[in-house]
Amino acid sequence: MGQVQSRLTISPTPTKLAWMMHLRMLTTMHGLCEVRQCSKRWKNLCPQTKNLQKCQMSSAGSSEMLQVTVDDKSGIATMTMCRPPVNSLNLEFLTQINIALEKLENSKDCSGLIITSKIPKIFCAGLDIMEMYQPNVDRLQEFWRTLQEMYIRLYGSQLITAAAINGASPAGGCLMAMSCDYRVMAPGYKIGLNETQLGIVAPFWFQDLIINTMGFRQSEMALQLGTLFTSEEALNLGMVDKIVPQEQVMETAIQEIHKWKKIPGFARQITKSALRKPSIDKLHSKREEDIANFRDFITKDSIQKTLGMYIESLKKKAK
Ligand SMILES: CCCCC/C=C\CCC/C=C/CC(=O)SCCNC(=O)CCNC(=O)[C@H](O)C(C)(C)COP(=O)(O)OP(=O)(O)OC[C@H]1O[C@@H](n2cnc3c(N)ncnc32)[C@H](O)[C@@H]1OP(=O)(O)O
Repeated sequence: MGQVQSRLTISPTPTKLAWMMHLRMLTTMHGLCEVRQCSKRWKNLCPQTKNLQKCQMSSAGSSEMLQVTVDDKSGIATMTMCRPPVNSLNLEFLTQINIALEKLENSKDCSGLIITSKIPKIFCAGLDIMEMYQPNVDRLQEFWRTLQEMYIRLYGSQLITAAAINGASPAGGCLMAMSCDYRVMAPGYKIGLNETQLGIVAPFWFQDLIINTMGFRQSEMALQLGTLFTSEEALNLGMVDKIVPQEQVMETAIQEIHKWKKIPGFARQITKSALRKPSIDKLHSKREEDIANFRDFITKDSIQKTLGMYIESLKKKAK
């Protein structure tokens, strides 16, 4: 019974059409022809392999930024981020993640998803700051739309989702982790929404997500102070659900998904959807306004100056 998963498939609605057009436009704008080819290759490959299905999606010039495997016995997919140096989320990387999420969501063989990182000590450094510094405005808007898409897909996923947080997870990395159903983290790393520390503002849907995860009072303090929590603090606040030694993070995520799989899928999915739909609907209804706010905010001279100084501080630290 636990294995019967009714999944909402993406039907050819105007939203899906818009998404396909969006992807097509991106491939044209940014030379992502390989993403398209690889997503085709994914479709062709998976039914042919026997046990472990492996899919590697790469964009022009950078191979294996995202590795997706589906264990065909358990139906658990693993999405492993590998975009050196710190898995920062740029437009192309986000697009690959969205394509993979769509494919997994539509795959009848997949019931669970684990997101993790191949880069030692880093889960995900959040948004690629270079996307926001001295930007091309069209690309900046596409970038934000693609991030919104990732959140909508991941937070709204019918799959059982777990973040295996095996490294630092600030800002957008924390967003990604909190969009999952379950978070297991290794000790000794930092996680949180630190936007204010950079002089920028976490938008309303980041705020809603952290409030949904750990309650209003702790979230308002965390958001205003831009606190990056240690793994242990995050556990105490309910931002993460479990801490285990680094080498057990993946196995723990797998075990947790097995536990969730014992619950009748349809009941679990309807419950998840009822709980998360209001936040997702809110973003849907304010999507264009949110993109315009982001664009207007980021392109302010004062914000550009602050971002420039932040980039310099990161570079100095790296030396
Ligand atoms: C009023 C209406 C408002 C409407 C909305 C408007 C608002 C905007 C909201 C925008 C939301 C943004 C969310 C984000 O995700 S912003 C990004 C935040 N991320 C961070 O602050 C992380 C910064 N990075 C770090 O803290 C560390 O790098 C680390 C991840 C902890 C890893 O540390 P370490 O291993 O020591 O590595 P280095 O620090 O030496 O970095 C190596 C290398 O990587 C570059 N880098 C790091 N982070 C990023 C990044 N996020 N983007 C791009 N590049 C990054 C770093 O500069 C080094 O590069 P070099 O080797 O070339 O110097």
